[in-house]
Amino acid sequence: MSGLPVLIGGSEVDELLRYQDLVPRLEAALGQFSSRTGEVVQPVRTILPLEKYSGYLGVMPAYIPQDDVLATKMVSFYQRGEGSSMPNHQATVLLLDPERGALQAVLDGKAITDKRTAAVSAIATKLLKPARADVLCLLGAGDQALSHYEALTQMFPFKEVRRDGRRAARTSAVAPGA
Ligand SMILES: NC(=O)C1=CN([C@@H]2O[C@H](COP(=O)(O)OP(=O)(O)OC[C@H]3O[C@@H](n4cnc5c(N)ncnc54)[C@H](OP(=O)(O)O)[C@@H]3O)[C@@H](O)[C@H]2O)C=CC1
Ligand SMILES: O=C(O)C1=NCCCC1
Repeated sequence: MSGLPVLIGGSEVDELLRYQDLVPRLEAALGQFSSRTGEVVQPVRTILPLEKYSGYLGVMPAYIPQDDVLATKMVSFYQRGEGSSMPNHQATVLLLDPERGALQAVLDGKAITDKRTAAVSAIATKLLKPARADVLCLLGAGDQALSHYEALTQMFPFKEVRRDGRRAARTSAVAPGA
């Protein structure tokens, strides 16, 4: 390996990953994934159950030969009790040199997970939303609710946003009245 891998922390990833860049790139990647010509090599994610802790570890490798990009995400997710201060989801993305297999970068994967998931929903919404649908409803008020709120309101001019979720009453994860 030549040199140490680059480390990119959560706030830097969050700053760099903008929906206006992410959405078109993801749309292209989804098209590559769905093509019949094997443009994306992505086995079904491996899930390791952590029964003792009501959790899972997911490992999600993928390779895009055309772009010569090799990466894997590792994500842990847990069923936490109400009021728990332990995190529900944590993720790390490893970027490797596909020719040598050397590790090139380690990225905090939490913002990637939040924004990737919301961006895919936004793409699906773009393709499926009836023109007259102008009220956004968010179920839950956690991290995904916030990232979906951001992605969807950036892409569509909703007249109204409704939300539910136990946390909605207690925090301002999504701005009150938003
Ligand atoms: N497909 C994908 O790629 C991804 C899927 N996910 C999934 O999305 C979901 C949300 O994730 P995330 O936002 O990060 O999680 P959070 O823990 O941040 O938020 C979960 C939300 O659900 C609410 N909730 C949980 N249990 C109940 C209940 N019994 N009744 C009412 N509300 C409840 C919580 O309320 P409260 O705050 O009051 O506890 C909270 O508002 C999860 O199922 C997660 O696994 C997440 C990331 C990626
Ligand atoms: O794909 C992911 O990333 C996740 N999927 C299910 C739950 C946690 C994260």
